[in-house]
Amino acid sequence: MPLSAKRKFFDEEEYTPGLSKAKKTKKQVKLPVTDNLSEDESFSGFQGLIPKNAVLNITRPPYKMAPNGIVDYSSIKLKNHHASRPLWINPGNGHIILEAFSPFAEKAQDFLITISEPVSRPSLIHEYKMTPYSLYAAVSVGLETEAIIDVLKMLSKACLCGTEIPDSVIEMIRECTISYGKVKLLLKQNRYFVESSHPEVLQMLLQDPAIAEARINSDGAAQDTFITNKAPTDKGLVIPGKNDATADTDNKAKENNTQDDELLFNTVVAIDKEDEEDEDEVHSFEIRSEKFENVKKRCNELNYPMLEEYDFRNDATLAPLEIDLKPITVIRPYQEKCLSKMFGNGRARSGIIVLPCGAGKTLVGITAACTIKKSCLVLCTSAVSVMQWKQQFLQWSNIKESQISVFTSDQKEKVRITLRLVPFDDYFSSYLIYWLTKFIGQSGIVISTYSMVANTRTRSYEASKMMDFITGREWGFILLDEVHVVPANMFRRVVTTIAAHTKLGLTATLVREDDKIQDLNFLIGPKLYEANWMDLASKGHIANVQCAEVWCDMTPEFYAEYLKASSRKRMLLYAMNPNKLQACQFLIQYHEERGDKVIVFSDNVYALEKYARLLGVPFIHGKTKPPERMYILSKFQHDSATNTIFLSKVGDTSIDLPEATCLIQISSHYGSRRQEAQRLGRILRAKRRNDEGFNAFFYSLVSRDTQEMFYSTKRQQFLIDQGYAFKVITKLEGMEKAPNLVYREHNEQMKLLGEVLVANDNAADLDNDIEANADDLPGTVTSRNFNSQAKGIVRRTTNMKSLSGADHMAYFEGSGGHGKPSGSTPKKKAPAKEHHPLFKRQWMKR
Ligand SMILES: Nc1ncnc2c1ncn2[C@@H]1O[C@H](COP(=O)(O)OP(=O)(O)OP(=O)(O)O)[C@@H](O)[C@H]1O
Repeated sequence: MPLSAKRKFFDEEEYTPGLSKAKKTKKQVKLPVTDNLSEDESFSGFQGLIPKNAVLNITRPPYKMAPNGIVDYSSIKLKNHHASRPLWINPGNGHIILEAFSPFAEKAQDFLITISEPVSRPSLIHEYKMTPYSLYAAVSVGLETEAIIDVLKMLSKACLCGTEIPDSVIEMIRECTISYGKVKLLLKQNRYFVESSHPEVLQMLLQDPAIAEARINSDGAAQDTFITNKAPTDKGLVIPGKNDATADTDNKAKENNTQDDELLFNTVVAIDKEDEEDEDEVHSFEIRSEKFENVKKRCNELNYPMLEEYDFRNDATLAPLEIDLKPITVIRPYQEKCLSKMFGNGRARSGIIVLPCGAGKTLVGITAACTIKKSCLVLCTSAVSVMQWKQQFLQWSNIKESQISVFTSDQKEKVRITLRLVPFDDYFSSYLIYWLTKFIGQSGIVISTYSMVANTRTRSYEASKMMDFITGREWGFILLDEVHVVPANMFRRVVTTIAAHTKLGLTATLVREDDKIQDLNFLIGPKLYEANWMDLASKGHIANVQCAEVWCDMTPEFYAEYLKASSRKRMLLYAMNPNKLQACQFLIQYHEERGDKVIVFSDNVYALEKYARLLGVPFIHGKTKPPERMYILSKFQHDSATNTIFLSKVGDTSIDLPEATCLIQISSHYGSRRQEAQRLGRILRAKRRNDEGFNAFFYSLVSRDTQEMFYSTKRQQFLIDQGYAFKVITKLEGMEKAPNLVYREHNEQMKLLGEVLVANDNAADLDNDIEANADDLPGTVTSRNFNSQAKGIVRRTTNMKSLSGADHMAYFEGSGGHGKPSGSTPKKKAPAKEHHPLFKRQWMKR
């Protein structure tokens, strides 16, 4: 096939009108109904859809509404220099719309990501929304209420009702920031202090008997006398791995900004610097260390949640850890940005960092450990990740292997086998295993899994000794990998049983199909930084990806059986659709010819084995033994004859294959947005990403007119919100003429259908033989709750309640009836018990 012809199908795919996903990439902006507007008023200019029953909170809206719900914003007055001001705030739902093409967009984005959650970030227009959580995060990194309002005012292009931002938005900012971030729990030289730059807040807190009782007042000072110190700064703090040259490269994108532009922008957001200089004193009082949990709880109840900071530079009580980045290790500008948010005032803040898959979260964690230089505990979701973390610590830092201890069941077994120790236990061998697994010396690193640490069921002798070792000491730093997947109760156990001075959560997708994501804010800390996927792709840190959904018609016989089958059998029928098999084979051939390395993902093991054997390609699933896995992965990496492998969900995370440039998904785990993003992550790290014009390819093959299409749409939502556009391909150019495609003949298809129909119902099972199966959390869309989900999904109308953050986090898709059996009536959720009082209040407003 000539190259030009090969390219064709990607550029000239057929679209089915009204169904194309590509058209859905841009979210519709919904606005509230206005008062006093006649149905026939004309409209023009910027238009949005208005839900008819929405509530209006703005008294004199400057816009008109047409009967079809379209709004005319042409009467909004614009400010001077409005072209240079990149924001507009939707008065209806408080969402912030950013012109991503503005010369100041990058700076504005930095600010917006600090105060709000990204809702959708396609290439030209971004949408953000403020929530109590995002504002909590903003205050925690030092932004003050008035600074937030002032910067928004300055960046906003509109004069709305005489003000730049709607009153209701200002009110929400004030309400959510009035008490947040005002109080810190500071750990300094192993002593706990309650610290604030507002002495009146400390006085108010001391009115509470529990807090007053916890205070250490050794010199008998009056209750309103506090220890006053200079506000902390990052002076003298060195974050290793920084390289000015890389910062310069990153700044190339900004070279287009003329000096005039910069000047103008600085007059717009000059507030940043002034603010830093303002805060020069902090006040504190000491509390008894045994009472700090109590004080934290009381402050939470009083609506003054405490931010946790660790003054590691002045901590002489924890033994130092000799660790530094190797001189050749250079961190990237966005990695540096994450770390500067964490160490912004010279102390270590607890919180969460969100970076795309393959963007190097591991190195961010390692650099943080090298900055704090105290004992560190790393928790991961699987034993494979544990080994990768160890390998990465050794690769990037100068830590000695003897100072890293790996605590997994596999590891215990390895030691046992290496030393030829008898299984089931004699005391001596267990003790030996324990000694060999723990690190040597006063300080070190332990890497383990959440389940090893949080598991309270009976432990083996060496495991309980190891747990005593972990819980019996203080850790300077705890690193929580893939924070979003771990159930809140498991976290709570980890956080309450392990004494860690700083907690850092790492994730690519702060998204879950249930509503537990908010709990992380209080269990770990606020979100410190979230990178923009498209931005990193445009700078070559992750690959550019072309995403496509390929619609494969079901053959008439498969479809007839599909309509009659049980829901489990249906899954097998749409996975084994012969047309899908052919499309998969065709795409593999096409991409192998181009020189790509292809990963085919299938969660369904029956389909995985069948496809792979048919095409003569190696495969890995949960039951594949580690040596065989390693052999297959290594062949894929180094052997030019092995250009395709099939993986089940074991390959979703923790597999670092920079050779892979094309991904084909033939069967997936229902509607999991997280899984889709993590799979995409396998090709984002493509080695060839910096080759000119290079694109990686991500295909999702779906059987047309089946449930799979619903799941597929839901799965893509997170990536669409990150700016990825899924093209819909209904016909693969050249496929009819491609030679050697399987199941061309009708009798072959019928034979396959027979096999599928007689297959055991368990053949529809997904690969569950792995440690972390996070998507089986309540709320995930599965075949079990598909019907209730489908019914429960509503086009959400937005009203002023969402301003108060009564909505879920930015990525949450509201739908009733999560996890309810099919046909049940979706009920409104009760607030989770663990919510902070203010959040609970906001929640109740829904
Ligand atoms: N500063 C850097 N310099 C060079 N290579 C880097 C840097 N940061 C990360 N990498 C490389 O990028 C790749 C991806 O890193 P890593 O596995 O940490 O990503 P991740 O964000 O944890 O991805 P995932 O969420 O998919 O696990 C690795 O091969 C890593 O070595």
